[in-house]
Amino acid sequence: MGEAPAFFEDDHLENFPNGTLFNTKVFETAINVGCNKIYAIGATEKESIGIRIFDKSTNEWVVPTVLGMIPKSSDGYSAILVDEDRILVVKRNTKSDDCFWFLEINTPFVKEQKTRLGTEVVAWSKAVIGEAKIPIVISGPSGVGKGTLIAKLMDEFPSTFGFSVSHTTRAPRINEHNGVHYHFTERGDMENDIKDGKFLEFAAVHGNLYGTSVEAVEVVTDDEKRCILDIDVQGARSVRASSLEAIFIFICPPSFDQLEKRLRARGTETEEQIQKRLRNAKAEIEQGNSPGLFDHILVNDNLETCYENLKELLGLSDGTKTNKILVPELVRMPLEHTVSKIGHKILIKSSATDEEKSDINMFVLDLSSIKSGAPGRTRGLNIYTEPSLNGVIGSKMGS
Ligand SMILES: Nc1ncnc2c1ncn2[C@@H]1O[C@H](COP(=O)(O)OP(=O)(O)OP(=O)(O)O)[C@@H](O)[C@H]1O
Ligand SMILES: Nc1nc2c(ncn2[C@@H]2O[C@H](COP(=O)(O)O)[C@@H](O)[C@H]2O)c(=O)[nH]1
Repeated sequence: MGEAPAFFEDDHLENFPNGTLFNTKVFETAINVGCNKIYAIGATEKESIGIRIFDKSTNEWVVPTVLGMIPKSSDGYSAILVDEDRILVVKRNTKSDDCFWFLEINTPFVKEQKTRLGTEVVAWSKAVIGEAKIPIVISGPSGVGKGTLIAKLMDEFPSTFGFSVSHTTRAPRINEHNGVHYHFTERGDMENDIKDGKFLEFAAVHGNLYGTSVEAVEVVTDDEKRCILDIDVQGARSVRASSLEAIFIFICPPSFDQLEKRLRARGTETEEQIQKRLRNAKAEIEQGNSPGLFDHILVNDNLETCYENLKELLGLSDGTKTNKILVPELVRMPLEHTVSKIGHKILIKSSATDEEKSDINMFVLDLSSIKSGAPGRTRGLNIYTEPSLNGVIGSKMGS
């Protein structure tokens, strides 16, 4: 026998204390997390959704630091605890491209930010319906040919891949354009943005600051493309530790001499800079070959061979040049609904009156293949209707 879903109504808030900040008319839904916390969700603050946390151990309301793009307010919200790390928030009367949001309360990213900021932290992550395209992190010492390989990939598969444009404090080279190769920036500005949590990772590399902003990855994934990050080994390590799921590839030179020749032949650095990059290359090659960090190591000896190997491991060798784009069907979540959870499935059932009912009164969200994108996006959510479940909850399915 399957477990019968217990639909909850938003008026379960009545059980919670009515502090000055807490008002059941303002905060529409609240979720108990563990023994000590209640997350109240739904106050409209500057046209976006507000959050308060009630700490049962101190009997106090806490205003958390809220990271990520905050969802715009809607006609109402319902919410359900998905696991100990996140709450799914459903915006009422909103289309499916904007109505499902995860409030991350205890993900590794949020935990890290709590430690860093010393405050309660939550992070919003928009749930994106459809296939999750896992980003690719490419690392390797300066001059090994990362940029050359990425350029070939982007040339051959322009609709499949998008480049994550990093920020850097180094000066542009001839032929480098702001916003295309890098966002060239002042150190002070970049440091402020890092403090504000705008960067997925950053590192001091060869005497300059480099970093991948959350937005740089979002821009690519929102364009339905697979994101490629060209970052150093320290950056790869940070991404590994972040909530961004990715494939990590290390590009190795055939020899140190070859690496030096390539760097010199490129002619973009001064002798002093070349020496610095070569010194750093030794440590990078060592770390790149150490177990656990990279999923694949490719030696870039002959460029064409290395490129073919790269395509092979990305599953692109069969000659397929088009990228399947899943276009999510836009459906509107009913204004009145209840939410419940069975395993990886979230059931959203319309509780509208007979006259208001549309053709579909039951939606199923399948969370089994969700993948964290950049902080700010959770991909791989599937939505469908499932008539067989109607019997279980005893509702009528529209014809
Ligand atoms: N397999 C190869 N054989 C010979 N030369 C190569 C090969 N791959 C790349 N190169 C050349 O080596 C030089 C460095 O390549 P590239 O700029 O792509 O390196 P990179 O790893 O992106 O460096 P950086 O990290 O400094 O940006 C370029 O002039 C490029 O044309
Ligand atoms: N950690 C990061 N490293 C980055 C980023 N963007 C580039 N890089 C790495 O810096 C070096 C030098 O690059 P160059 O363009 O000055 O030659 C190279 O190893 C890149 O991979 C980033 O956003 N984060």
